[in-house]
Amino acid sequence: MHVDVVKTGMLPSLGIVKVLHKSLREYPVPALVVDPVMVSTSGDVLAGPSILAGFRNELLPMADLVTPNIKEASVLLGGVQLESVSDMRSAAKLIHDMGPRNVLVKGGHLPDSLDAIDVFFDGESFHELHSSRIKTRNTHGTGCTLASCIAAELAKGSSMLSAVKDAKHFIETALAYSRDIIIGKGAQGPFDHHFRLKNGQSSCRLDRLNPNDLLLYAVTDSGMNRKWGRSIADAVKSSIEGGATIIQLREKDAETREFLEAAKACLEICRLHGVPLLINDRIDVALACDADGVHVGQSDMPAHVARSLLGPEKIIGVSCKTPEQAQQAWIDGADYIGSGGVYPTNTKENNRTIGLDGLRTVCLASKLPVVAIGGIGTSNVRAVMEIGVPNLKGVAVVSALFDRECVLTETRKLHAVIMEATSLVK
Ligand SMILES: Cc1ncc(COP(=O)(O)OP(=O)(O)O)c(N)n1
Ligand SMILES: Cc1ncsc1CCOP(=O)(O)O
Ligand SMILES: [Mg+2]
Repeated sequence: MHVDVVKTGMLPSLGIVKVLHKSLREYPVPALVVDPVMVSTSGDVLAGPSILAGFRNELLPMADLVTPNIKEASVLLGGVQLESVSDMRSAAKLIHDMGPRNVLVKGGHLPDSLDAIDVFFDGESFHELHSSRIKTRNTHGTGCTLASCIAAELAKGSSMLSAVKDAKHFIETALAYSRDIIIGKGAQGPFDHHFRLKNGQSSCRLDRLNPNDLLLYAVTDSGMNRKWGRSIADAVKSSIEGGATIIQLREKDAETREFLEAAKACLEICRLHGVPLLINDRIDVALACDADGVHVGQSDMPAHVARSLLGPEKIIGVSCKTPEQAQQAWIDGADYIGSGGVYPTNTKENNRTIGLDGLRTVCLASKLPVVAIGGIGTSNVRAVMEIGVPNLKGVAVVSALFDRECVLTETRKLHAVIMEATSLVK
């Protein structure tokens, strides 16, 4: 049988670590995920010094990914205390020096953190992965499930970062779904791994789009990128490296063939980074390149028609300026709403500005997550993120990223301001 991925769980003796090491040398696999199960939730160290040495010397150098939680990272590093995201970054780097290709330090136990923050390090770049912290007793087995889910996504062909992001989203959604289930009498209960099978359409919605991906939504404009002498793919790559969390190709004046080729190139980059890629207006192009979804406006193809063409797995965003449009978008099977122009913009002609009040009204009427758009940049993004409605998940930006000389620098700057603003909101 051909094995695509091996994932390890608790390894209770040095003998077993050695057998595993020998077998993996004899029968190499395309990917090895090591979940270094060493510390129980109650804090007991489950692995003695000899097993620890086995992990460090034999397994970690072979691993494509190791997934310690904070306590396990601390044990691997000889007992150093990890109390902040910055400590987690340093730990990820030190563990990476032990040999694994990628490290995911899980911050679920991080004190004083409102989000569940994990730090991913691939030897070159760090990624902070945020998800909401779900208040529930049913957290038993989350680490094991996360590593298993990553392994499964890798076996399906995902890149490492993309697999990690998908797995984290699966855990967040499963925990939210299982929040109030009561099974057993322990302090912790298990969560429901099968929620996807039970919850019909609404879980599909949660599944297609991770609302946190709307945080910094980069929308391209070929005119702007041409003006600055770069390809669409180069612009997309730089924006992702700067922190963009989702991309939309909005190529109003591109020939269909040219658009399709650019979309394919961008999709490759996006998949590598685990960032969704949507196509503006053109359902045909989205289908032809197998993009992650589309964004449509009130005068484009209706969202319910787009849904029937694209099927249940693709993301659909709809532009809405009014509560009625927001309600219709939900009925039509959309996944998120783009609402604006919040401020005046030169990027879209004759676009009515709705202001912060209009944005708030749409958010309050929407069952879907919302991304704000229109005239947004570093000088006003804080005011947008601070309007105080929980379903406003981020900002979509064209000129502040792409009508600039250096997309990477501008995206980094905007990302930093958004992160600061969202931490203040919480
Ligand atoms: C995220 C996001 N929100 C709104 C829009 C605007 O879409 P639409 O109203 O269809 O206008 P065009 O972009 O097609 O000119 C968007 N593109 N993205
Ligand atoms: C496409 C779109 N829809 C509403 S405003 C807008 C343009 C946003 O561009 P910019 O970020 O340059 O103002
Ligand atoms: Mg449109």
